[in-house]
Amino acid sequence: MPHLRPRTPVNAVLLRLRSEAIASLTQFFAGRSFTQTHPPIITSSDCEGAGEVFTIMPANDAPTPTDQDGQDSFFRSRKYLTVSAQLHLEALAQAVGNVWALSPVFRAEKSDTSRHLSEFYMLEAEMSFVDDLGPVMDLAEDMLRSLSTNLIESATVQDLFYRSPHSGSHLAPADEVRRRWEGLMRQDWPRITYTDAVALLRQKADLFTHKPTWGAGLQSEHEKYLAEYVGGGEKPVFVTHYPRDIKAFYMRETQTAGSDGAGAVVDCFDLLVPEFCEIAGGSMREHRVEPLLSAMKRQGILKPPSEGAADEQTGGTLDWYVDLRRWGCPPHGGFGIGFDRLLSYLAGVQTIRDIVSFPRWYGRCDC
Ligand SMILES: NC(=O)C[C@H](N)C(=O)O
Repeated sequence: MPHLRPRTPVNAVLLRLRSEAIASLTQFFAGRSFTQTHPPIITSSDCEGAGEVFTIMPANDAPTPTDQDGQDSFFRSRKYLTVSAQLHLEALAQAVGNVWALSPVFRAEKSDTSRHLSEFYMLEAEMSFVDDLGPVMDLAEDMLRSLSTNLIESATVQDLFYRSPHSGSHLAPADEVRRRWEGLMRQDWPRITYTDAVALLRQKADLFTHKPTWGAGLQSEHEKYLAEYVGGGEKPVFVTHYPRDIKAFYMRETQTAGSDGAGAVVDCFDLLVPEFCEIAGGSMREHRVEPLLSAMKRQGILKPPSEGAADEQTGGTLDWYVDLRRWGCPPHGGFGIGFDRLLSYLAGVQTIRDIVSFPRWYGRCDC
């Protein structure tokens, strides 16, 4: 009964937590002169690579069998609900410098888990004129430290700690929730490369159902171990420089000798928190035209130019994104953090559906 659920005391606390977190984050970014922006919800590309997309169309526009590309439709080609504001934030960062946004994103993943929603809020920041990943990770770390430090003594968070042991509220125990807040307040979060992480995991291969293998994504059992071992179960851990071939096309390839082959990695990070695993991800973005087009071709986002076509390769539906690089584009990078996932972690709710007033997930969109 999502329409009545907000009236229960625990849900009222969760609504206040959300509101205070937004106020604190707004203050944080304003203090660093980041411009808050409103990226679009309707997008022209499904190529971000972050998950499955929803297509949109007017209710009385039934698709016709002949209109494969949606050319007869409202926007004259197929359009989608955004899966991430990143690409548009990059465009804005090239206009006004550092930017951020807290906006809804939509993913049509058919997962019925405690961690997935079809509609959620994502907080994304993009920094202009940064050459490497360090400052981007520093920003994510400072932001979360500032949020937890600002709010921990607030009446709302104290209320949350007070309610945790009085179960029936389905919250994690208060000392566990308090540990999470204090973990984010700690200084100097460890940073480990993916390659070193896999080497570490391989030494403990017996502990895992999935064998840790270089070139494959980290399973949640691996991430849990890293948060526990590298972060001491308290501090969040940055895992950096994942293999190029399992990451999105826009990530900049790391400049290391011989990085053009199978061992290539990209300048990216995932942020893992104890128990919960991945909570944020970010990267340096490829800011040069040719390497970007090569990555898009490699990942099958661009088809090779057809015979007789003009020589110059364009970026297809993402040509506008490639074009940003043609008109002057400084090195830049940024990150995204699932805002509802972050609040779930800080509130100690059992499932992400409990942190959202009107949750939508595969098979459910009640009111
Ligand atoms: N802004 C970001 O870096 C987030 C990234 N685009 C994602 O969807 O995970």
